[in-house]
Amino acid sequence: MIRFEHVTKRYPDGTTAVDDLSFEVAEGELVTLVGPSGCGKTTTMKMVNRLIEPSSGRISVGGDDISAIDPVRLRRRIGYVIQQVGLFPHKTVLENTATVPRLLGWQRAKGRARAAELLDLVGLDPSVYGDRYPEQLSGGQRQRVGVARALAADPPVLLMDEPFGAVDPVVREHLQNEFLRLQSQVRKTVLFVTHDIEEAVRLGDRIAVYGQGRIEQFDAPAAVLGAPATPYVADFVGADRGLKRLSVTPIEESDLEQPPVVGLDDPLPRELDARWAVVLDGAGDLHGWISAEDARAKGSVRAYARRMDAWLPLGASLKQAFSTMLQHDAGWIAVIDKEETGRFLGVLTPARLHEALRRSIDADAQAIPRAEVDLESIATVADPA
Ligand SMILES: Nc1ncnc2c1ncn2[C@@H]1O[C@H](COP(=O)(O)OP(=O)(O)OP(=O)(O)O)[C@@H](O)[C@H]1O
Repeated sequence: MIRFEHVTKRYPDGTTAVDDLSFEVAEGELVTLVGPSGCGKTTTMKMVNRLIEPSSGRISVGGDDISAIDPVRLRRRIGYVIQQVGLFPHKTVLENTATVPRLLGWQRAKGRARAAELLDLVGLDPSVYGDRYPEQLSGGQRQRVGVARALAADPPVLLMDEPFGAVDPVVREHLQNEFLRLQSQVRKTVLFVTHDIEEAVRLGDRIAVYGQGRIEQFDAPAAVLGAPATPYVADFVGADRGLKRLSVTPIEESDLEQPPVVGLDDPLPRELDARWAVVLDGAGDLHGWISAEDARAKGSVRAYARRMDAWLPLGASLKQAFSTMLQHDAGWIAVIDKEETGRFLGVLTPARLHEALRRSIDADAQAIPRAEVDLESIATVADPA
């Protein structure tokens, strides 16, 4: 979908910002470009919408060589979100969001309807925020408007340059989660620049780790963490990459333990051969839990069942599991099949969490995922100089 072939950018002062870069972002894929300041990430991105022209090489979008497309027309096909969102201060949130549809000549009513839909999608109620001006929003809300605006004309391609860089870490994680949910619905082809390896790992289907003007490794997040291609990449992802793996390793059904289970409408069992039991309703859905002490009382399970706060759906990351345990001060968390149905599958304990992490590290030690990589499309690390 976005293809770089031997692209080099040399600035007039002789700086080579990007050096013979070749890679591809598949349709619907989110690729993060990550690397230290000055390594050429922004230059790479700005060449895609022709804010910067390459010195040599070819870039195509959707199969079309972009050097043959008028830059203004090209940019209307490509959503662009930057750190300083650049909202028009004198226009309302709704007008800001409808900017590109208006430029594309959409009817005013259609543009505004689309803008309202998009604001809703990024979690801003248009009836509350639509008529506000940018200065009446928080930093995180402004970033959301930026994302909504970039999506308003439904471009197939989205360029995002440190879009969540200017907000605090808590809001940032929230925006990342929202963006992932949004992306699973809209499936744009996304190039996402960040200098934060955690963000790159959380968001990217694949990650391009930049050295000076070159890609050192282009791989799935688990592979970058588990099998760094060079000492540079190992250094960049950091010594705590075991911890970072938590965020890319999903909870699997085989990780779960089966604790004692009681039915919501059963009488209390009196004896439990564990310190607690999970309470399920008639449909097998998670209701809550009782302690061994509760179980010894007389009466029904329903009268003693406590609410279960610490739960996650299957496929959530081990990091979410760990953080849910900490947040609820829980020694275990319940895992259900999907948020909508709530069928109980088992519980994850710290010991099982540790085993799951080991499993994922061992799999990578055998370098399994890296075999999947399309070597054709990658600028390799080897530098003969
Ligand atoms: N107009 C310019 N003229 C000369 N050199 C430039 C110009 N713009 C960028 N550079 C240089 O090109 C290199 C790559 O810059 P670029 O902005 O692409 O890096 P980056 O990885 O996005 O960095 P950051 O994370 O700090 O934004 C840097 O050495 C930078 O100083």
